[in-house]
Amino acid sequence: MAGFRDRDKKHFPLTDSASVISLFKEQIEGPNEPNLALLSITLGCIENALTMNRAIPAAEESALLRPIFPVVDLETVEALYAKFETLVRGSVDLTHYESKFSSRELVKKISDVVWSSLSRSFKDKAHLQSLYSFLTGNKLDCFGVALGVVAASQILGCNDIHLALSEDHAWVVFGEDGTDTAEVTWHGKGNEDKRGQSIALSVAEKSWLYLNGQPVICDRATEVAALVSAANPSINFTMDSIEMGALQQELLWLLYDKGHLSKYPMSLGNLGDLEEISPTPGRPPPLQIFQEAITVALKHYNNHHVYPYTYMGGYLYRKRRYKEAIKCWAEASNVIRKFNYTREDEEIYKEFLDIANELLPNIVKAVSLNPNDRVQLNILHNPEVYADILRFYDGICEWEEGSSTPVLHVGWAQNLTFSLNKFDPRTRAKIDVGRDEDSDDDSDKDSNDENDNQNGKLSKEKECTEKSGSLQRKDPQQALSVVVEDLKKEEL
Ligand SMILES: CC1(C)CN=C(N2CCN(c3ncnc4sc(CCF)cc34)CC2)S1
Repeated sequence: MAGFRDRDKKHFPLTDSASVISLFKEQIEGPNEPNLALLSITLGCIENALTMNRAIPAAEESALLRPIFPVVDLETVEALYAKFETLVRGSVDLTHYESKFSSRELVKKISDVVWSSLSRSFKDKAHLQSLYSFLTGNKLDCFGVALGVVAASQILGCNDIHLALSEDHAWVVFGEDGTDTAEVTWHGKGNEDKRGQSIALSVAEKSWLYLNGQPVICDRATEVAALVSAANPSINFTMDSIEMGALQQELLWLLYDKGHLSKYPMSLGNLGDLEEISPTPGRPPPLQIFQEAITVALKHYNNHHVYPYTYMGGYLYRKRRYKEAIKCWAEASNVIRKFNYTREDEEIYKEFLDIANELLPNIVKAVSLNPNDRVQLNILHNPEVYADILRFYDGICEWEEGSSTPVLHVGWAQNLTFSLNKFDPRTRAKIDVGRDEDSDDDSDKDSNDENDNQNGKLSKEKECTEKSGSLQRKDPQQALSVVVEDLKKEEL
């Protein structure tokens, strides 16, 4: 049973990041499990002090020099913790729930306790992810509600209730073998919440939102990693709190060293981004951290996560390493093609739209603008890059195949032709996409052809051929098997 113990109290008042690190370190090292409510309140309190109302009036020069790490008093945190504990214990009468393991009814009841305390104001602002926000403003974002439910469960001693995370949603697992699932929060805009329902129904849609049954299932330490990862150092659209970013970075390294990020690709991506902003001496470079996230996704999630590739692709793009960035985006597309697009997948749709309609055209423009740059120019003469762009689009075509909602529209086609036409015709002639007639492609979308044809999906080859001209699949294992002929000879 979590509780605010004396061993927790000795760290207060927290006066600098070192004292926060030592609180988290002791909580994670045990012997008791980390107290999620205590840590979420504490980190939320610091984030609030470092990011809210920080616009420094020009007149107050001294404001720039003022030490701003907030002092976090024991009284403040204790009062908020007591408020949360009173709310949770006062609302849930455990005598109504006799079973050793939690029931769906209990999970729904705990979700209702958090849900009914929320104010109606809009919920997609920043800094609404912690119990500090919940207890001082009755506001939580989608993730924050899920974390609040798990923190409340811990206070009630329901140690079988854990957080489950996809790339854009959160829910809980519970029960004897931890495989029962329940929605506990809402998702997106204008969608009725499905709180209390099991996830199985949604997974069946093969939507990216539920990662086709490959979410991150948390234990208490991974739940700490989630609340740390969800911290938001931004002050406004253009400024971040350096102190908050540094604290988040140190906490993520603490969790990393203890192995609590080892199955959580997005937290590794967050760490890689923080290392790009402010490299920690002696720590691996961002690219190695992003690669580790990809390796985790391959090893533990059957390569069903998209973000590890777009974290790395975004980094390489910012470093103007365009050829490698495009390779990452082709790999991201190789993941999304395994899903069917549904209306709740908007976030990843926007991600691919940005790559196709902003980033790729920017690259193509940039490299054709300064032809003297030998390194960049050869992109437009490099059949592998051209093939990766084709793979990128082919994966999006396959994503759309069999989906209830269309993905592509004419804007995509305009950008596609803009990007492809910039490539030298001889380069385009150098790739072989397996045009032989007898290739018989069977679906590799984790379903067999009968299903595809049943739900109106033509054989992949036919539909893709229709959609993208002469692209035919040669090898069922790949959306697009591209054999680069001359490139190999040139490189020899
Ligand atoms: C490559 C990117 C566009 C950069 N940032 C990205 N994200 C920022 C951090 N994100 C996250 N980071 C850690 N944990 C989680 S759990 C979750 C689903 C809602 F609960 C999101 C998310 C979401 C993804 S993906």
